[in-house]
Amino acid sequence: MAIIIAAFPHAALHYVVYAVPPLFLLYLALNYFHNSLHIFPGPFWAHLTDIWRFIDVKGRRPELTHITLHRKYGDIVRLGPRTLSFAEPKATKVIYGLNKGFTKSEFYPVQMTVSKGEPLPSLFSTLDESFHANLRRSVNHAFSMSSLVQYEPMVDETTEIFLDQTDRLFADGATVCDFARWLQFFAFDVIGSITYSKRHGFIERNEDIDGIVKSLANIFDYAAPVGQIPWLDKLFWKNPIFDFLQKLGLSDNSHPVAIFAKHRMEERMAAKAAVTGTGSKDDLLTMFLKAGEARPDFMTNKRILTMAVSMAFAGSETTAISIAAVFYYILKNPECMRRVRQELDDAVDNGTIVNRPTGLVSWTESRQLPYLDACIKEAFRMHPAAGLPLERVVPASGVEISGHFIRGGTIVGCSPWVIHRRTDIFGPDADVYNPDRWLTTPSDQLKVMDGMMLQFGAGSRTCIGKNISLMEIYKIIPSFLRRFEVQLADPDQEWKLWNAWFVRQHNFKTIFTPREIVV
Ligand code: HEM
Repeated sequence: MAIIIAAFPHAALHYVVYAVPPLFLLYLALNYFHNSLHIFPGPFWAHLTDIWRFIDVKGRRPELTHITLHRKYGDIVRLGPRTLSFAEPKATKVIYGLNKGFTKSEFYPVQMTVSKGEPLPSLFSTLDESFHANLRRSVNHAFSMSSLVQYEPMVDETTEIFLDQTDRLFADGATVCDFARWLQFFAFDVIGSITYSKRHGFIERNEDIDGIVKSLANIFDYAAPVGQIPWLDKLFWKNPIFDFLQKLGLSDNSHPVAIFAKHRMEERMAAKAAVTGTGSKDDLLTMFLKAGEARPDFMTNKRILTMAVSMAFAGSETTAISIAAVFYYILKNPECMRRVRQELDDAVDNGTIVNRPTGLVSWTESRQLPYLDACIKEAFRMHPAAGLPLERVVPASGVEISGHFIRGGTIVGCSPWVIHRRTDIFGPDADVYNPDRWLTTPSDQLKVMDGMMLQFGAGSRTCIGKNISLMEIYKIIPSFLRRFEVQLADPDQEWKLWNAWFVRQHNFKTIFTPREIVV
């Protein structure tokens, strides 16, 4: 201290130098007692600074930390000076309940893309609830069950191409496939297909076209830790200087998905203007354009484009992760694999599934396979794609949650990983993959279990693409198993998880052998 003071002889600076330590202590004390959250247990440093959770998330396995902390401290854990994590079932009903006044936290806009220096709020990332309600109302029809029927042929087409390419590239009983990555290519191409009636081409070329998968992964790698201290985003990505340079056209950090979307939209507009008849396709972009025609004041072209881009952001990795989880768990549990296969073979024999030469199983057919259904649900439970608490901000008036009055402005949330491992809800073996729990649990308790599944979120911000992704999942898994024998390249291998908001899998290596389909 003496050296610093000697270096700055000016009297005012003396005061500054002496003032810094007490001010810093005061800042820590204010953090500690913020909104009276000091009464809740949690790691010591989490009471003082968000740096604790930043470091935890940067370690890429925060979901394990959260499970461990809740087992140690109970239903409420303090994760930061302003942040509480809840594990109590009733808390989920309050936090995500409709019309309770909660809004998403600043974690979400960190994932917002920027175009020409302007952030583009999407259905997923916006904090403005009335904007959200308006947008959701405008596009809801595009995700309804009746619209889904028109997307199924596109999913079928991409699934068939995926199966044929798997056959060509990998299915010789020896070639090792990076299955998690291969499924990412599938999920990205399905989204491209149902959004624009045009695949990106990942499957055909077996490569990350334009680095789309990598650049999306980079965004989530960045957003997960930075979202714990969201103001950092204003320094690193949404920096006003970068924004200004973008506005001047001196820099352009448009995401390749946004560039792809822009081209598709321009093609569509041109086709429409030329009245060629190719302007109208049964895809999501058509539905968004129709929403634009119905409400031109609100659904501007920019919003339509943002909506199309957000399909890839929210719907590709999440779906690929969920499909990979189902395959991994049934491969790790050979008895489950045997039963799924048996159920499939029986269903073909008794006509529940049409015996197509492609091996394709329709969504309607696969929903009649209870054991497959249990395996998929159990994979969702063990490995929900979202690996962090789904953060919300308590409305200004404050709210009672889990028997405590929580003041306005506090960030609260439940992690699907924590809730899905509750032994009082899912049984004493909640840490184990056991599809039978979905088949043998009494119906009352089954209802409770279903109500506590958070893989698609909950409340007004629940996943709008849920049915699209279920259609993909319930189609690709049985179809793939009809076409191929699947083995782990090394049966003792464990996958490696990487939680970057969505919990990606690495080191999931498989070998495929073709199965004969006798029609
Ligand atoms: C298995 C696959 C999927 C999983 C696990 C999943 C999971 C989720 C979760 C957990 C949320 C809520 C996030 C939160 O509250 O913080 C969400 C929201 C959302 N999802 Fe999905 N999702 C999947 C597939 C899709 C697909 C295929 C699409 C688009 C076609 C999509 C589009 C969206 C959108 C736009 C939102 C924001 C909804 C809103 O705030 O109104 N998702 N998803």
